[in-house]
Amino acid sequence: MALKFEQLTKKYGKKMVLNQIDLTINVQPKVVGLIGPNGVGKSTLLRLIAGVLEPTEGRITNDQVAQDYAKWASSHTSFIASGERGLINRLNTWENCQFFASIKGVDPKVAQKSIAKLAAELNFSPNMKTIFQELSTGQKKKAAVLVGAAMQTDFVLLDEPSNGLDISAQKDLADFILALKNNQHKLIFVSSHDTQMLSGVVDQYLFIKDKVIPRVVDHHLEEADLLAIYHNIYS
Ligand SMILES: Nc1ncnc2c1ncn2[C@@H]1O[C@H](COP(=O)(O)OP(=O)(O)OP(=O)(O)O)[C@@H](O)[C@H]1O
Repeated sequence: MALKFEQLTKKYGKKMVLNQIDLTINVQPKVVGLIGPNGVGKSTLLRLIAGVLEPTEGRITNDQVAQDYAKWASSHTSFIASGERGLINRLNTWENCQFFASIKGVDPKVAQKSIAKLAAELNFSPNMKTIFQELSTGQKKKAAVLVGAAMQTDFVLLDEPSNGLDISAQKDLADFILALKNNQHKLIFVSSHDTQMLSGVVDQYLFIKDKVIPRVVDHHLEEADLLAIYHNIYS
């Protein structure tokens, strides 16, 4: 399957954020990183892919849907906002996973099995019964990724998943995201400023600048190479 942006344009009122982007992304297990300074449109692009926002002009398509992508995306993508805003504080991770899986229409028995498997694969089982608000910041980030995976969607969209983590927690989260790709075979989109985390997980980089994507890098980058490209594009 391929995900296609065709003349993809997003304005908020009169403010143009993304302008006539044409791009094809192969749908396979990989991590796609959305890169760029504050306000360049990374979250906006994630929200368009999640179907939470509709394009102002142009469209997103894939091999399964040419019309009404947003409707398709509502059941085939999971969007995890920065700061885990969407998760429910008074529920534990197990319950959060079940709740969000049910929203996506996953059969409760199937969800139960797959959540247990996911938690084990990601070494998170001991934390599954802890109330979300009592988890550490790093554990909350992992729980959020786990909830994204529990929804069993084609794409998992993570908006700034490592915001506020210390270096060892960043590395842990990166391993967690890699395990999700390798064990669950997911296409994962990550928007982030965290070059260390990005260089540890990303297979394809989309650099956003001046409302378009002027550069795509289709392979892993060491952090120093990522920083060099970043400065070259944005300085
Ligand atoms: N709902 C909205 N209404 C109006 N303007 C918006 C809205 N959401 C985002 N914007 C504006 O659109 C632009 C792109 O925002 P977006 O959040 O997509 O950028 P970003 O690259 O994710 O930024 P950051 O790295 O700071 O998270 C910004 O100028 C922002 O102020």
